[in-house]
Amino acid sequence: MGNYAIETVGLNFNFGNQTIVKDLSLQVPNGSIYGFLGPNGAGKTTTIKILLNLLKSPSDQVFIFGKEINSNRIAILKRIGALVEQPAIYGHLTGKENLVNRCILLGIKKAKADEMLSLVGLAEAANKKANKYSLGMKQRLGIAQALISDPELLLLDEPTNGLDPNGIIEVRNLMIDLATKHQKTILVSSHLLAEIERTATHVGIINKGQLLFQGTINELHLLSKPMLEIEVDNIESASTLLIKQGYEVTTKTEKVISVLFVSSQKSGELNTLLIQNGFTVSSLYQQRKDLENLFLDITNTN
Ligand SMILES: Nc1ncnc2c1ncn2[C@@H]1O[C@H](COP(=O)(O)OP(=O)(O)OP(=O)(O)O)[C@@H](O)[C@H]1O
Repeated sequence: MGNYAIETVGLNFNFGNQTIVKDLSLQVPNGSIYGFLGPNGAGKTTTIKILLNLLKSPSDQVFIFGKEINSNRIAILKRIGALVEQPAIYGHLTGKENLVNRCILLGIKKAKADEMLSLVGLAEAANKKANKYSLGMKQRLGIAQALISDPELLLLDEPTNGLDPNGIIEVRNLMIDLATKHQKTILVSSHLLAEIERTATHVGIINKGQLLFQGTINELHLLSKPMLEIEVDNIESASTLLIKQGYEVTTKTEKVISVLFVSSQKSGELNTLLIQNGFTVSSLYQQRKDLENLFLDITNTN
């Protein structure tokens, strides 16, 4: 378990007689940005609360930093920062005052407040009242609060929810900085694959409390089979010719025929075949199913 900041082993969790998390085995590598993806109601927040021991897991199913959570609660929680739902910010205090309060509460030296404001890019807004902050700034202040005790692991539940495009970019860049320059491990939940795709190194996809995919972003990409898209005149007869020659035509629109991509050489041969038979090929390109569609496939078919 040494390589994982978080490991759950067949985790199960019920609210009453409703199963919310089922046989969930997460493996979050140290130093990764782990995108925890799933549609609304999939069980992401519940899982994050379990990882924070806010909801109690059965023993020997949740390990953080290699240690069982229920029997090492305090020692583990000292090393985790979290932002779950709304950040707890006092609007009538400045950003800096909010952080200084947190320092006093945790017995950390107050200088840490300035350090964290710079880290999340709020140094210039340090003395502005938090209720004058944009949503993105509030979210970054929330992340600064979570970071103040210098945790190794950050759990962020939908941190870009409700943010405008600028706010999303701010939070996204901050996560990348924290992982690459400050060696934090980050688990970030989202229901939007496009959001996760831009930051995460690893992905876990859940639906109805069950893990449907877990791996690196590249492994997720590999799941989507590459296609060869051919723009050609006279689609119907071109398609008939290709099928006759043994090509697997998967879809056909008014302008484009899609066949499974095999190799560059095969694509060249296909091009020659069409041209020799009098067709005009205006374009030939390799395309992967985009991840958004793949995500929908994965979550719909299960
Ligand atoms: N305290 C609770 N008591 C009973 N059921 C709950 C409770 N909290 C959550 N649930 C149920 O657990 C399921 C998973 O909810 P959860 O909030 O973990 O999902 P989520 O993936 O975070 O979704 P969202 O993005 O909508 O927050 C939902 O069906 C929800 O209604």
